Amino acid sequence: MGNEIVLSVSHLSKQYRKGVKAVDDLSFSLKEGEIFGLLGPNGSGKTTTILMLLGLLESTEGTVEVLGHNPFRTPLVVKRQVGYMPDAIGFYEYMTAYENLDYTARFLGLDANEREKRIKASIAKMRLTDRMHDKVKTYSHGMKRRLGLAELLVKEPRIAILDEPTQGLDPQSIREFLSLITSLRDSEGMTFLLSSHQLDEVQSVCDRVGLFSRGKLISFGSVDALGEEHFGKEVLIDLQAEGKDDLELLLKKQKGVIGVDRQGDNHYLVTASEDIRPILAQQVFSAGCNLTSLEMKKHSLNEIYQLAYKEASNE
Ligand SMILES: Nc1ncnc2c1ncn2[C@@H]1O[C@H](COP(=O)(O)OP(=O)(O)OP(=O)(O)O)[C@@H](O)[C@H]1O
Repeated sequence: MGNEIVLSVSHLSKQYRKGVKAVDDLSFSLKEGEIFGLLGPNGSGKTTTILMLLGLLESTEGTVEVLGHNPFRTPLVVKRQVGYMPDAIGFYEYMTAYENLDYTARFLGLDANEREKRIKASIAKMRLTDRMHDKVKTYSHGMKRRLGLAELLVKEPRIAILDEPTQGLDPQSIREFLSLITSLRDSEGMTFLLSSHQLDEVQSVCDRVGLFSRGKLISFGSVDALGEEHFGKEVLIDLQAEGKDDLELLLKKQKGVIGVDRQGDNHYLVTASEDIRPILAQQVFSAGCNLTSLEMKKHSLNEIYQLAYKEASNE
């Protein structure tokens, strides 16, 4: 992740005519080459925020700056460098994938050679080369999402904004899609903003996340930092060891152990003040037991969200 700020919003708000305050005093910024997750439940204001970032919707208050420009005042300058994949992607189903992308590429004013070069490269990056001359109606949902990303890549943007990109995908396709995003960030240095309500699925690729609730950002930072902010430095250690029935008592006596929950035969969940796995391993060996598993468990983003939401509601 670089240090250059490529996108920033300051005190951004949007009140729709019907009185709904969809976005309320939002401030954050993105660094070049980072993958940022704008995460929250349906209706929390993610799409409204994205539309303002793209200059497609005017804010009621606050400012947006994308690559040094105001997207509402100079939409074309911003549009040229920012790729957008909406949650409902529309392709011409009876045209091939290649024809669909060529149709889009013509709007960029590229000559035929450049169009062909960019389309083939984008399709290859999304691993669709062997299907590029098939009609889109024969594509699976996951392939259409990848084609959506290929369409965005034809533009060679510096920033990509993806609204609910993993919506409707099975777990395997989610993992594949997210790994494509990570590889694009690594190879092209692109900056990504992903919106999603699938917190735990998307968190794995995000450098930082913003947790959204009713138009407000209730927490912002890396997942590890948010875990620490809301749960403190406590860690959970999953330990499995065979050979002794009263291992629980022994573990409880260890310095740094806050609590031990027995999960089943030979299986314990240890809450500790810090990562004391080497000490626990030593203790298990000294007791003559056979250690079969020793893993640090992190608080999931869903758990973090629930706690952040409670804390924000109590404020
Ligand atoms: N054009 C509109 N006119 C009036 N209210 C709107 C409009 N668009 C969105 N809203 C309201 O603004 C709030 C935020 O909606 P938004 O679509 O931004 O949320 P979201 O987090 O993207 O949700 P989803 O994931 O369901 O799309 C909701 O209460 C919604 O009903």
